[in-house]
Amino acid sequence: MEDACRRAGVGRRTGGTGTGISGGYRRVTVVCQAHGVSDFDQIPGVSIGIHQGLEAIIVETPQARAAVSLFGGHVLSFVPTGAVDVFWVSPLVKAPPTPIRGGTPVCWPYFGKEGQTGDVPSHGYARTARWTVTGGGVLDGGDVEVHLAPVGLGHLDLRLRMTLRIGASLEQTLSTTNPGTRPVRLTEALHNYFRVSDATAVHVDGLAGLTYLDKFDDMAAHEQDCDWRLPADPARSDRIYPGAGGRYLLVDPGLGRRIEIVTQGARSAVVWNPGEAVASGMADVGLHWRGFVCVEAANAGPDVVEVPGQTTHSMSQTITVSSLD
Ligand SMILES: O=P(O)(O)OC[C@H]1O[C@H](O)[C@H](O)[C@@H](O)[C@@H]1O
Repeated sequence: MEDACRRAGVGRRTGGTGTGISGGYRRVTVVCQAHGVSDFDQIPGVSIGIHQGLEAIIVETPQARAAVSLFGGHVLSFVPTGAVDVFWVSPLVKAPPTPIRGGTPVCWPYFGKEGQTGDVPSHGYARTARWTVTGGGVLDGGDVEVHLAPVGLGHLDLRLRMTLRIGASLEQTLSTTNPGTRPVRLTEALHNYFRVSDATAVHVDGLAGLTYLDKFDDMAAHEQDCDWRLPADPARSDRIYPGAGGRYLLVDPGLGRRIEIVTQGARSAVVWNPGEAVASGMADVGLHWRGFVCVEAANAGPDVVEVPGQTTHSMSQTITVSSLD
């Protein structure tokens, strides 16, 4: 069974794909200033600190601790009490304005460069924007909610807000508002880098039976016959699963835990690990590629979202850790 699934993880090619993705974003220079500081320290349990060398707001609740960088509105860390960090941040992470390699990059208002022309940044503008805390507070039961928004993206025709709820679970919601009158199309992702014992020794439930588009095979469509596992040779994965079910379990026997990802408003899942050869060419991954698997909540590939004028579209994920014991 193990061998069958591992073989199936390589995938059966089922045909080509046409990904009619939104385009038309202009090249924009986003000025990445130092971290903006608002009055977030008025929220009980929220302070400023450092996580893995990166300036961050630190959120402490009775059930968890989290770190969020205001460069990118980027969750860096989520540690339920007594647990190992859910997220991986590269030991080779670069300073801003290089996008942070790890945690949860916010990919918005497009994923990758799908459909984009010209010299635009990979994964859009939000992950290299400066963000500010716009509100928040302590909820009944002690969870802390933090509201954030990017600064300096007013030239785009969509507006973004993010809500984080930190407690036993991490809830993260991206809300995209179209303030205009004409529909606007977007793709997006919460690009989670989950910390794992070894990317070659974990699996992801919740994807079997789906078709995926393989970026390592010119976006050809393949069938995912069994749970996702990193293929044996070459050991790498860059897959978009359109029309995915919205509940995925990253099972890690080495760390003795499963990470549950439940999504809403996210029609796609993406599973990425570059593997050894590609990682060797990435200055901020290198030899550390085994330490993470990205399981991403997304609207990507053909799952383009059209936001009518004067409406708001939301995409959210809830991440919960449990022991395999
Ligand atoms: O290097 P980045 O721009 O951060 O992108 C890292 C990765 O993100 C996603 O998972 C994409 O599917 C990959 O194709 C891409 O390589």
